[in-house]
Amino acid sequence: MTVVAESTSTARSATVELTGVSHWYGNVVAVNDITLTVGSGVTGLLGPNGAGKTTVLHMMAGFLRPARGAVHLDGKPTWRDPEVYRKLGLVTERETVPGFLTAQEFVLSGAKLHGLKDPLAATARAIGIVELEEAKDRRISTYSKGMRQRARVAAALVHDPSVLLLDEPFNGMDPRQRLHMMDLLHRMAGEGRTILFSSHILEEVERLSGTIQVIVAGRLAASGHYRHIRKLMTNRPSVYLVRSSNDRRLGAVLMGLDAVAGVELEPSGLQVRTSDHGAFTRALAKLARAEDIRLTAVQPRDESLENVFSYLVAQ
Ligand SMILES: Nc1ncnc2c1ncn2[C@@H]1O[C@H](COP(=O)(O)OP(=O)(O)OP(=O)(O)O)[C@@H](O)[C@H]1O
Repeated sequence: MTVVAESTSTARSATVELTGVSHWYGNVVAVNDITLTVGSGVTGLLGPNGAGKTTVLHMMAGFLRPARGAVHLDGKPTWRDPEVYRKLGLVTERETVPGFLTAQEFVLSGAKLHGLKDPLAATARAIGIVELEEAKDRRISTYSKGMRQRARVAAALVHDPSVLLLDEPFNGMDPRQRLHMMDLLHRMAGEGRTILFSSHILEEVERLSGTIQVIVAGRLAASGHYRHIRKLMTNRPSVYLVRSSNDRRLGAVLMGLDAVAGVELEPSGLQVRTSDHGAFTRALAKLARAEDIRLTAVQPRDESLENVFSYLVAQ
């Protein structure tokens, strides 16, 4: 079946473009003046909960009209354009799969809704891509989380779209299911499709995509290759709690390091502020050895994702 899938695929690369896009719900500004372009390959849309990722994806899919600005797919506005719907598939965040249907029935109903010429062949192709052939005649209620998610991807792919948008596709998956889904997204990108998926977990995005768009509080906070984003995040000022066999002595020598912006001696240990976390952690171990001080704990104090993201926004 996979062979059929490959030979009949007509997907080509497509570009989705947001220009000065804003959206609000009542008084809540969900998306604030975002301009970005997503092309073929896998792109990660990264941001903490409530950042506006879902709103962006829904505007891209043409389900939501931007209050300001414009969303274009290959130069055409996406809002309420059936032509656009034919080129684009969306896998929503909420799992709305009817458990009483089989994957075959579920995907076939999508093929019929799209008015495809040969819905059965399109269904076989989509089920082949997500590798659900063996389970396709079983009710979806008997599937694992990962299988249900793949059935949803198959339904979003049934019309062979050039663009696939996925909202938090890895949520609730175990590591094996994640790997399977990552492999699937890579394969689809390899066919030239434009794949955009949202996530609030940096590692997820890092493993899957070269390009990352970071959204924080409705704004585009950073954009580019994941190495660039990672560097921005790791080079940010951060605070560590350090415990050792001689905190007072260690504090005094740490003050002499260029990478250290401040040291405070607290009952729980040393609180060290650093402007370069890589240089600091490397120097710390060396210094402790040289001074014959035993390190018992080195803990980042501000590693929450929200802190990392807020730092990016302030840049
Ligand atoms: N229908 C709605 N009515 C009112 N406010 C909304 C609505 N949908 C989203 N919001 C608000 O808009 C902001 C952005 O929400 P959105 O769902 O786009 O973010 P998100 O990054 O996808 O977050 P999550 O991962 O938690 O879904 C949030 O503050 C959210 O509370």
